[in-house]
Amino acid sequence: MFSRPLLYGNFSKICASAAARQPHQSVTQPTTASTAVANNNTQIREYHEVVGDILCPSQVMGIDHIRDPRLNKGLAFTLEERQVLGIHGLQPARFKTQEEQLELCKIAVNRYSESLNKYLYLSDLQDRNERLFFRFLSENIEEMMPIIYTPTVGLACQRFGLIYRRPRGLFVTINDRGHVFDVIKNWPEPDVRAIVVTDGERILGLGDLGASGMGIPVGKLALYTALAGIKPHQCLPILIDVGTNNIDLLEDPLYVGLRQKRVVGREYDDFIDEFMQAVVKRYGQNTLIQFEDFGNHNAFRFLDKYRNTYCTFNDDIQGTASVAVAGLYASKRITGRSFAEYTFLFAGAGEAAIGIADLVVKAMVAEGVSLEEARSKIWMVDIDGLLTTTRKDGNLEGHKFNYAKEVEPMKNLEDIVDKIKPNVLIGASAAAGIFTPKILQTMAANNERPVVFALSNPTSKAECTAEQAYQNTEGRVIFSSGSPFPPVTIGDKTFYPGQGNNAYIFPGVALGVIATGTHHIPDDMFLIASQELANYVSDADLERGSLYPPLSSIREISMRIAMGVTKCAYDKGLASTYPEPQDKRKWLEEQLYNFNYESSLPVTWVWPRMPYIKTRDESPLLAAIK
Ligand SMILES: NC(=O)C1=CN([C@@H]2O[C@H](COP(=O)(O)OP(=O)(O)OC[C@H]3O[C@@H](n4cnc5c(N)ncnc54)[C@H](OP(=O)(O)O)[C@@H]3O)[C@@H](O)[C@H]2O)C=CC1
Ligand SMILES: CC(=O)C(=O)O
Ligand SMILES: [Mg+2]
Repeated sequence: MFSRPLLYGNFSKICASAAARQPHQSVTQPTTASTAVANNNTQIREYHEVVGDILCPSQVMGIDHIRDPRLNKGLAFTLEERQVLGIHGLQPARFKTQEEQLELCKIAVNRYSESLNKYLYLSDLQDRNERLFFRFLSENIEEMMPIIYTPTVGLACQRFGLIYRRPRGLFVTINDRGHVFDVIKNWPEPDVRAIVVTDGERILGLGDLGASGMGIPVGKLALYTALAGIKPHQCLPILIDVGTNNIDLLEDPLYVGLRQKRVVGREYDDFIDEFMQAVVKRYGQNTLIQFEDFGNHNAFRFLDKYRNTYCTFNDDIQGTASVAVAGLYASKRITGRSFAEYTFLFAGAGEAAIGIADLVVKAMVAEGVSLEEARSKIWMVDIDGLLTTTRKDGNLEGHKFNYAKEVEPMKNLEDIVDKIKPNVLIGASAAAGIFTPKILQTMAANNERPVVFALSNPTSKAECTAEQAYQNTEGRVIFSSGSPFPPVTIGDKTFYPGQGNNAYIFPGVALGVIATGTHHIPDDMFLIASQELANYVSDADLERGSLYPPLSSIREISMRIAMGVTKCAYDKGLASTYPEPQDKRKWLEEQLYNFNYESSLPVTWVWPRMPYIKTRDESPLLAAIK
């Protein structure tokens, strides 16, 4: 007879005594002031406990082990694991490898024709088996990034009220003012190192989606893990709900956020202050806070306000700048021109456009060009037309001022392109289709190799499609876009346009920042990231029409960016993790998430001699002890 009660009885007792000695405290992670708060939280799961010389991998037993996405391995649990954990019999007889499960994931996700259904399948997988989800994502990034990220994540946000199933991330509402720390305390993980936060006011180019914007922090943090190997339990998505000005949502019975207009002004600012302080109180000064998809009237202010007092960056301003400048570096290899020889025109003068322009200027200044000359090369258009100092309504917001020119106002983009004759045209306006065929043809008439970036997301908001760009320039355009476009064939040549998206940048920057415990994030780190990315672009990439390496190489790129950021952190005295590692790659690699299953068995396990029933596949271990 199979002596299951004996085996499980002993195991449970061991774990129970371990829990009694050190409730909720991991042996791999000493208690700190910030974890002390978390340690009171009964939801925290203990994954490792030392009992004498036995390392017990988990005290979550039975069905709860399978129900915990962080512990679940599905049919990949071995017979020993099934017996020890008390889940023997709770699953079918078959044993699968993780590779077999990955094959099944591929078949399962491809059964769906609608991208939103693929998104739901992947969300469900993440809720069910986290390690399998991240391995699947990281090994199929070309196919899966458009699902968990732009463009499909935009649709998921638009349908958030309909598809919302299980909590993922933290919702902090304006009604929690005065108690934000208490809300953050409810997050079950004690060791959060990175937060992506949005208030939902400018979700991609889709506008104000209020609480439905939660899909963005969730998607960005999924890429933290899949693309940079940052451990998922260290990542926390947060949605700050201060209401929405989107009338459709306010009237939508399915909307799940606060049903009120946005709180603004002093009350809003104080609330964000309280949020920042609460994060530091719970998780420490070095917690990385990535601002994402805030309205630009807040994004620039908060970046200025917090950049020197918190470990923070704004992805839409700085991450986007970094990826676009990398594309521009790569473009120089085709055009043979320096930045100072380019004339730039931006359609859009918001977070992305100003961020890119400022970093281009920084790059030019680093090449010996004066600040004034660098700025003089950059022209910008906002919703009212060309940025000029002679505008009738006078006032230009601070961040636009540096790029306003002393010329007569102009409104029409076609006329502006005609007049300025830019070599580089960058769209970050969320105004779909504003790069008309005429504009593209003018770019081609004025340039042997015109550079055109249509960076707006999702796909429906792009300034032009890849097809339009190549068609209207006889295939001479050097093109990239924020969301992916399929290859385009002109004559006998097929072009594979690259994706100019900050996803190439933020995971690697975050890894370097987290690992070094950096206090503040200087712009230099984004220029370093830009150069690392540009250096990785091969001649073959350029030849196939892409200014960026294939998405499948982002994991290696993230590592290189993280190494550059790490070096910068120590060089500038911003790191707080000492001593400085000599072999930075090895040191970073040692901290990465393991996408492969780990054993759920104790490391040292004295297997009791006992009879058993051979009901399932014969495993080597059981064969040995028979
Ligand atoms: N590829 C990538 O990695 C990224 C892409 N993006 C995308 O870029 C787009 C813009 O984002 P962001 O800069 O943060 O948004 P902002 O709201 O900060 O900026 C949008 C800018 O576009 C201007 N604008 C709007 N309509 C027009 C028009 N018809 N013609 C010219 N200018 C116009 C606005 O003018 P005004 O100032 O007068 O309102 C504003 O300056 C979004 O679609 C976003 O998804 C953003 C970040 C990263
Ligand atoms: C990519 C991104 O951050 C955006 O479109 O907002
Ligand atoms: Mg964004």
